[in-house]
Amino acid sequence: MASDDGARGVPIRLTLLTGFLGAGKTTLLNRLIGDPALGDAAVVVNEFGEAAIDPLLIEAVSSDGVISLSNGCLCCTVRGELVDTLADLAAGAGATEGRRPPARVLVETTGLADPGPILSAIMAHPFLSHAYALDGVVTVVDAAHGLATLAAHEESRRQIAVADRIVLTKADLVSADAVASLHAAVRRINPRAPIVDAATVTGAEGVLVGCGLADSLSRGEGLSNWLGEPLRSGPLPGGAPRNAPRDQQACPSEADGAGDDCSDHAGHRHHGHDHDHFRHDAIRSISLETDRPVPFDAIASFLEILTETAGGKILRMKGVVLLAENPARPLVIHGVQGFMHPPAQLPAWPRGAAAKTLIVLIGSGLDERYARDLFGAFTGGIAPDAADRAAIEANPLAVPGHRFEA
Ligand SMILES: Nc1nc2c(ncn2[C@@H]2O[C@H](COP(=O)(O)OP(=O)(O)OP(=O)(O)O)[C@@H](O)[C@H]2O)c(=O)[nH]1
Repeated sequence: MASDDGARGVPIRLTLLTGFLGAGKTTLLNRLIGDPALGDAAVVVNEFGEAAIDPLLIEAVSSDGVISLSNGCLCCTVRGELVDTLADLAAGAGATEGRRPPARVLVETTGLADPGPILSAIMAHPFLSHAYALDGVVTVVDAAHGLATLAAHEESRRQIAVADRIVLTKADLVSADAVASLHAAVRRINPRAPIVDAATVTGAEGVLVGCGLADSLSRGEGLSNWLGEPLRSGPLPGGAPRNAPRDQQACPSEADGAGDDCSDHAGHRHHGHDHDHFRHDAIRSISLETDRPVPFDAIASFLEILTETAGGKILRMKGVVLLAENPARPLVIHGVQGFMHPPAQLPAWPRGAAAKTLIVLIGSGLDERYARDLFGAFTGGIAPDAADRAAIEANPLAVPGHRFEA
């Protein structure tokens, strides 16, 4: 069964299913793929090894089958293949010639994938950014190995940081205390995403589908479920608690360079606790808010300068803006790394939502003071010792931490 939506120009919903090696991604997908909510979904599975095993394990096959991208990782070596595959699916061409586009595409990443470059490749693409709407990033976390994995692997922390939903697997294998410790560690990295116990999952809705803003609104959840609660700021240590056993603690900091794109996993010795290209800058969540209406060009300039100067450190950005020109209709912004999804306006403020600008940044090595000063400069909430908008536009050096490249 193919979708009429694609033919009508409705964006295809995209779910990115991620989680560390062996966390239980394929098991979850297999359990849920027969759900009617995934009835018109194409599944793209990426495996690192040459022999693609996972597609063989996914039993129920959708109308487009299970498309396998193997021999590389989506966030680096086979990113182009993913882009081509998504473009083919949206055009009803290529491997799926003659079909209409599916209503939904589910992409299962490798366990080592950094979701950021995958999402930004889609958002930066002139066709895909319109053809697809991100429903959500679903991150599977293994309760049996989660703490140790979090402590040792930056990929795992990034997968959790950008998640819209976290599904905890293998809780049946460990004590309730161990599950609670993992829960707390996950919360420190991502204070917003709902955490679902895989054992309680009975359907795809709210787990693999329905994580996006439109679904949140249609369920009457307002903005808070999409933006996430609690909306607090602060450093979110990327590893296990400080009093965790030594083998569960984060490594000492390495050289700065957060936001580096991943180029190839082959040179990384993940199992040797030596992961050269992922840095250990703390992942933190920063909430920027103001109830002053903000002119569109001010928010556009803020986002432009922020992404130009710190885009590589921003893993994810979501927000709503109280526009000076049209305060009754919130502007929704949504970005990954340096790329912003085309902004959209809601017809009205959802019931129960305060009419105010609220932007959540999730960053790795992101300077909170810099982000706040820049936001204040463009939205009128200027700190006494900070530059205002005119000063920054005249001279970006006026923003603390902003440096022009020679
Ligand atoms: N006990 C238990 N085992 C689970 C659970 N979820 C997954 N597993 C097992 O964990 C193993 C790995 O599961 P997969 O679904 O293949 O994990 P994956 O994340 O797809 O693995 P990769 O694709 O290799 O990264 C399998 O043996 C599963 O049966 C769970 O909730 N409880």
